[in-house]
Amino acid sequence: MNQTKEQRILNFVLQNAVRGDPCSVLDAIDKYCSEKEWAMNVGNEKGVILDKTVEEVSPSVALELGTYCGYSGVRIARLLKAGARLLTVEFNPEFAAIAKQMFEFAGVQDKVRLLEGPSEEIIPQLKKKYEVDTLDFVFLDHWKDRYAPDTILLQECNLLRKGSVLLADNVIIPGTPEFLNYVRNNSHFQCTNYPSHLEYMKAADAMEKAVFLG
Ligand SMILES: CCc1ncnc2c1ncn2[C@@H]1O[C@H](/C=C/CNC(=O)c2cc(-c3ccc(F)cc3)cc(O)c2O)[C@@H](O)[C@H]1O
Ligand SMILES: [Mg+2]
Repeated sequence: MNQTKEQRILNFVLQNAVRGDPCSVLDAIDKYCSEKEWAMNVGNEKGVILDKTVEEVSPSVALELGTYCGYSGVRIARLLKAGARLLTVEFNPEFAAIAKQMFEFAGVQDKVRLLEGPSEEIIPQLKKKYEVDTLDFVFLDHWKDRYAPDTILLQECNLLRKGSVLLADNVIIPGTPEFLNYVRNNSHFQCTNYPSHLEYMKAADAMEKAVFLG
C-alpha cells in the first residue's frame, strides 16, 4: 500500500530526529518539507511568531484548531509551563494518528490532548466533557472558511475571557477574508497583523492576533 505524504513526514522524523527532543522534531519536519515535499505546517518563520505569542500569553489552557501532522502542536506544547495543557482538534483520523505519534516521539504527549472530530462539534463540548473553564490561547489553522464561524462559536460557548488571545495562520494565503473582516470590525477584539511568508516558500503570508476584550 503506498505511503501518504504525512506518513513519509512522520517516518523522516522517526529516523532523523531525537526521541524526546521537540526542537529536533520541528527541525526534521522543516528540513523534509523544505527539501523533499511541501506540506502545510506553519513552518519556522511563522513558527517564531507563534512561539513569541505563546511565550507572551503563557497559557494554562490552549486550543489548536487543525492539528494536521502535529508540527504546531509540538511547537506550542514545548513552550507550555508545568501543568499547562494544549487541546488540539483534528477530524481526519489518518492525520490524527500521525500527530499522536509525533507528540509521543517529541515527548510532549503529557501536555497535549488530541480531540478527534469536527471543531463545530468539539467546541461545544469543551466545558463539560473536557473540563475547560475559559481558553487563554487559540491557534486557528484549520479550513480557512471555518475561522469566523468557530470564533463566533467560541464566544457563544463562553470560552473566551477578557484577554483571551486568538492567533490565526494564513490570513493572506490561502486567505481568511471573512475572519479578518469579522475581528477587525468588531469592538470586542483588538487586532494586530504580523507579516511573514508562506511556509517553505517566498510568497507573502501573515498571521493575525485578535485579543478578546470581553
Ligand atoms: C470542520 C472543521 C475542522 N475540524 C477539525 N479539523 C479540521 C477542520 N477543518 C480542517 N481540519 C483539519 O485541519 C487541517 C487543515 C488545514 C487547512 N490548512 C490549509 O488549507 C493551509 C493551506 C496552505 C496553502 C496551500 C496551498 C498553497 F498554494 C498555499 C498555501 C497553507 C497553510 O498554512 C494552511 O494551513 C487538516 O488536518 C484537516 O483535517
Ligand atoms: Mg496554516
